[in-house]
Amino acid sequence: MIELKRAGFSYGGGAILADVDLHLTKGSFHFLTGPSGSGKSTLMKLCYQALFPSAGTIKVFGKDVRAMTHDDIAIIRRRIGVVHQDCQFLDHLSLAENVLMPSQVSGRDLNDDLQNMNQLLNWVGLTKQINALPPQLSGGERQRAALARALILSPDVILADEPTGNVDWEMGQKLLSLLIELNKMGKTILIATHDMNLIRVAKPQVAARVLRIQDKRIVSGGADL
Ligand SMILES: Nc1ncnc2c1ncn2[C@@H]1O[C@H](COP(=O)(O)OP(=O)(O)OP(=O)(O)O)[C@@H](O)[C@H]1O
Repeated sequence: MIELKRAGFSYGGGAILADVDLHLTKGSFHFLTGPSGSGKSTLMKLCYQALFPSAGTIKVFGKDVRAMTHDDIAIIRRRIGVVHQDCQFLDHLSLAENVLMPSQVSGRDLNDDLQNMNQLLNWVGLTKQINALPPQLSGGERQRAALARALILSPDVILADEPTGNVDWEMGQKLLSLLIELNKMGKTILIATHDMNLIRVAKPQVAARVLRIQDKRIVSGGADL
């Protein structure tokens, strides 16, 4: 689904990532770890074309990102659901409107996605908060809402950047269960996290590979993981 070969990236100064090889095959489940500032979010952004590689190649659904037109990128973004580290809601819009935003941006008929939105909010346990504004939601509710929004277009791949970063252990477990359930439905999942306990809990439940960014490159997780 997403393949990086010897990919490198720099924001203009020194390299943040170099010679990164990563292959997210269909239905796979990966955790991405590494110290703060090691480049996890940057790597995620390369996977959904918010950034483009400075070196090497990245193919998404078989197409080289450098050969993509704006239309190609728009189509690809519909197939990749992103749970951003800071959720990125529009605070003046209701939860329902925020969850429907990807649908609106991609020019779909909102009526087609209303039922989907209701089902997703039910699935993440936020039906009662449907008319709430994002600042009225708790940290855990916001993270679950961000997951619902990432799923509104029924993507094939879900990229979640610290999806349990601002929630307590119990809510982290709930979010993890939702992501495992999605993987069992065939979705390809990549989760960036600092939380080694989350990975330890996930490992018996799902065939997850643990990757770590170290010295700008991807290496496999530690032997204890
Ligand atoms: N827009 C930007 N412009 C310049 N440098 C940036 C930009 N975004 C990130 N960086 C730098 O790139 C490096 C990697 O950042 P990134 O956010 O990818 O790390 P991370 O592993 O996700 O960190 P964290 O775990 O703290 O979220 C950091 O040194 C950061 O300061």
